[in-house]
Amino acid sequence: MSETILKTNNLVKKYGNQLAVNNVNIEIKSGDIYGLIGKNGAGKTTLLKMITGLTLPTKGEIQLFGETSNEGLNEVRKRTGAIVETPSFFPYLSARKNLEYFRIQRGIVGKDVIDEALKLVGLSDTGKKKFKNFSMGMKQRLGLAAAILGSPDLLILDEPINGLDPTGIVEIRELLLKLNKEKNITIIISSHILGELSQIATKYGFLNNGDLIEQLSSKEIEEKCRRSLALKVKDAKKTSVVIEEELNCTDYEVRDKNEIRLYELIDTPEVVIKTLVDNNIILYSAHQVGESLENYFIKRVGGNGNA
Ligand SMILES: Nc1ncnc2c1ncn2[C@@H]1O[C@H](COP(=O)(O)OP(=O)(O)OP(=O)(O)O)[C@@H](O)[C@H]1O
Repeated sequence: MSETILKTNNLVKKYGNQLAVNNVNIEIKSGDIYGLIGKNGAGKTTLLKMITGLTLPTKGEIQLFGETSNEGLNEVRKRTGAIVETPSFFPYLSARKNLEYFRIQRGIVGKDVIDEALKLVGLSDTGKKKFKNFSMGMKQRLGLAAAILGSPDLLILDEPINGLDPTGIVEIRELLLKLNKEKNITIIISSHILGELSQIATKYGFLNNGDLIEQLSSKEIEEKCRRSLALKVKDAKKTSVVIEEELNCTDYEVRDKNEIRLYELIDTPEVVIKTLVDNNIILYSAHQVGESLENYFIKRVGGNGNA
C-alpha cells in the first residue's frame, strides 16, 4: 500500500456567505498524479490555497505527510512545491537570476539546484534572455522550475496549462510525467479542461460548486467508460460458446446468467445479432453501452468538456 501524502477531512471554506469548498474529502497517495477537475468557480483554487497554507480553512482538517497541527503543517509544507497564484518573476532578469532570487528567498542551500531545475524544465540554454521576452510556455516552465527548486515530494499546481498552445501543453504534460516517474514526485494538478489531464492523471476528483462529487482512479473511469455491446440473452453460457466459436471473439464478459458484455464488434451489432440468432440463441436485446471520458465528465459537472 502506498503512503498517503495528502488527505482532507470535511474541509470547508466560506467567504462570507459564499461556500467555496464544501466538506471536501480528497486522498492522494504517493506517486499519484491527481487531477482536480471542475468548472470556473468550482472551488479548485480555494482548495489548493488551503493545502498550501495561503488561506485558512473555515472548518475541517488537512493531513499532509501525516501532520495535521498548524506547526506540523508549516514544517511539512517545506516538502511541497506549488504554483497556485501566478508566480511573479522579475521581467528584466534571466531564468537563472530569477531562480537565484527564489532560492535565496526560500533558504534553499546549494547553487546546483538551479542548474538541475533549469535542465529538468528545458531552460538551460536561455542564457541572458530576459523573462519579459519568454514565450508563455517558457514562463510556465520557469514557474515549474521555481516550484521544484527545493526538491519537493508533492507538487501543487493550479491550472499550469492555462493559456498554453497545444505544443506548450504537450511539453508541460511530458515534463510533469518525467517529474512524477523519474523524481518520484506526487502531483495534484487542477484544470477545467479534462482533455489536458486525461493523459497523465492516475486519479481524479470532480469538483462542482464546492462539492467533491466523485473521486476515482483513471482505471475506474476507463472501466466505467469502456464501450461494449450489452447482450441480454436467455442463456449466457450457451451464448458465450457461439461468441467464441462462430464470431471468433475472446474479449467478452459474462455479467450474469442473462447478460454478456462483448468488447469486440461493437459497431457491427447486426453481425453479432444475425450470428446469434442463426445459432439458435434466444436474444432479448442488444445495445451499445459506454461513453467517452468527455461525456462522463459533462454528465457530472456540466459544460462541454471545457467545464
Ligand atoms: N477571496 C475571495 N472572496 C470571496 N469569494 C471568493 C474568493 N475567492 C474565491 N471566491 C469564490 O469562491 C468560489 C470558488 O472559487 P475558486 O477560485 O476556488 O474556483 P476555481 O474552481 O479555482 O475557479 P477558476 O477556474 O475560475 O479559478 C467562487 O464562487 C469564487 O467567486
